[in-house]
Amino acid sequence: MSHCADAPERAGEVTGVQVARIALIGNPNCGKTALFNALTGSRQHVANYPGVTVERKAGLFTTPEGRTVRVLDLPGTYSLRARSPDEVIARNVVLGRVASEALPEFLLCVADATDLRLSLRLALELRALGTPMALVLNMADIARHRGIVIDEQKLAAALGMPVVSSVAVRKAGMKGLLAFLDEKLSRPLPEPVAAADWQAPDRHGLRDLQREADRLIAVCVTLPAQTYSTTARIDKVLLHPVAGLVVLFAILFVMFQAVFTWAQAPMDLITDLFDWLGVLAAQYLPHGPVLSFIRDGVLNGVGSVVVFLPQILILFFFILVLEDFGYMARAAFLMDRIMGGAGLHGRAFIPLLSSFACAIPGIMATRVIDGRRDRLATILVAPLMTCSARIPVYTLIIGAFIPDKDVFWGVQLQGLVMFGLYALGIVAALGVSFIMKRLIWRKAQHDPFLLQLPDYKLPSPRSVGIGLYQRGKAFLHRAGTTIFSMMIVIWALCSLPLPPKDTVRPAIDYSAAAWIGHALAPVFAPIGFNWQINVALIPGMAAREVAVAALGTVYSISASADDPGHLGGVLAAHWSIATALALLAWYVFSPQCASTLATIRRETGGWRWAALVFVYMLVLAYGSAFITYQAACAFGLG
Ligand SMILES: Nc1nc2c(ncn2[C@@H]2O[C@H](COP(=O)(O)OP(=O)(O)OP(=O)(O)O)[C@@H](O)[C@H]2O)c(=O)[nH]1
Ligand SMILES: [Mg+2]
Repeated sequence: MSHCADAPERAGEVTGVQVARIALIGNPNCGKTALFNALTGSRQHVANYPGVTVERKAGLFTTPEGRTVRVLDLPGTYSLRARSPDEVIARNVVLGRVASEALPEFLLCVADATDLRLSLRLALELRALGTPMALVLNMADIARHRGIVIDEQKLAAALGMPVVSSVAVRKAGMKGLLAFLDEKLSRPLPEPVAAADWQAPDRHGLRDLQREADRLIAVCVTLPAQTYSTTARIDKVLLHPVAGLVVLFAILFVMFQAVFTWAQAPMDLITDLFDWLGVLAAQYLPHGPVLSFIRDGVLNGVGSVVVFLPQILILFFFILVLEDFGYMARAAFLMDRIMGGAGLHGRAFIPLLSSFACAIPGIMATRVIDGRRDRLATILVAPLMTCSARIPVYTLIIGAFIPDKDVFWGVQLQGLVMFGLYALGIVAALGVSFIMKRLIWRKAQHDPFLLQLPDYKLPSPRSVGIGLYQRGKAFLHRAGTTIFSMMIVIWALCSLPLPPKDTVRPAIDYSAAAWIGHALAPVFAPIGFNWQINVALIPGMAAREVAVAALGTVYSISASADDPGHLGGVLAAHWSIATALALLAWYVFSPQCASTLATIRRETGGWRWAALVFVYMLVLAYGSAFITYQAACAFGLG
């Protein structure tokens, strides 16, 4: 089987080859994306909780017998009676209601073999559409392990469609499915006809379908005598109202300690690498603007961001393992009461959790929330979650200003401060949503929070590996594109116009950057920012971590002979603690990410909510930096 990820969006673009169009549809968390990845070789995000995929993804693959297939991965849904925006996407695709997407010729209805009730009901709903389809019993490995026996032939006869089993997370588990597809595609599929008069089943219709599904299960499935209870045993502890919360906070705490302690050695290695490249550049390039551009602009700017790669990978290692284990849905359950008190829906937890990576996937993940108000409330606070772009800013300042010492029992102060900054973001999100709810949606009612808790699974090293690879790639990609191009601008602003020949002052004092930084001084002086920080804030609008790169370049160009070599050391020598703390407070809240605002605009259908987010975050950022700076000065830290 050969494959191709990120395939062209439309089948017609594969010229001269007959392409079959199939779609994967099924309940949330049954392994559709894992199957999609196995077929196409893509690396889409897979995790053990419902609602991971919220948009359709297309991929191409070639079957063992050489047929080209275009496959769609769809968001999970329990029924075609779609409620939330992600379910609407899945429904519209199979009904042929998406303008840019041809109707699939064949549907693979993916089911979790360990829990067929709702899957079979969906299969019965889909069958009524008339599109040729098959039922895939995925997670066959777990079903076998638990002693669940499904009579596939009987089920196929009763359903009137082929039934195949698969283990999507193992290549070998895909053989049967691929052979089936080859056999199916050996004859041309009839051109599908959209069910124009399709009507969503009402509650009674669904109940009848459920009754039929339950009947099929009674006839075709043999369940083991005693129920499998590892999940229940673990949940006794992890879902306990007190013990569960203690475990949750302990996990988060260990995570942030690890971010600092484990990352040190690889970070030193990356710093050494960039230093070495700088020395190399100085050896081979003549002194002048080219060397300054390479060393001060590119190596110092980009290098000061790339060095945070190990910390980002460590943080996501924890998150990905917990996700794949099945813990995150439990965390959502534990947090539901706290979040409900603040006016957030329980379903907001996973989108907010995704926002720790980046607010953009987080905001997109709110598509799993069906009420528009609940969804908007989550979108409004998602940018307050500490995204990975803040990590470079936080760790740079913490590393430079917070002493590296143990507070008690091996708990390290720097990790504690980092934990505090994350907690501050969360508390702020709860507070903002609490206030918004009082101001904007006074009468809003919550639907009850229903989330199917998945069974625990051993995390798959492949899924975790894919997740880490994607995160690392995205981070380095930004360093190589956004940050790199911003660095060219910053370097030019810091180097031009050229200083007069006989000056004794640093060249940067004559530059456009200094002029801009000084012009902004009246605005930012009350919060303790110097002109160098003011300069860094502007390109930081593109992406937060650019600010770190910009500081790297500004201070590298203005470096005097007695400055310590690394950015952290330079900052410690030039800033007061009050300034450093104010900048941390600023970054917890600042709306400095143009792409997040653009995503909010897209997902809410207008600039209104994006503007609200920008304004409230700016007010919070300025206000908290002001209070922090003034308070720190009052304590003599200015
Ligand atoms: N043991 C086992 N685990 C599987 C199998 N298929 C998927 N998984 C795991 O099941 C979980 C859910 O997989 P996903 O592919 O994200 O499920 P999905 O159907 O795309 O979920 P949504 O996008 O939320 O609808 C992940 O933890 C996978 O690693 C399988 O055949 N066997
Ligand atoms: Mg998925």
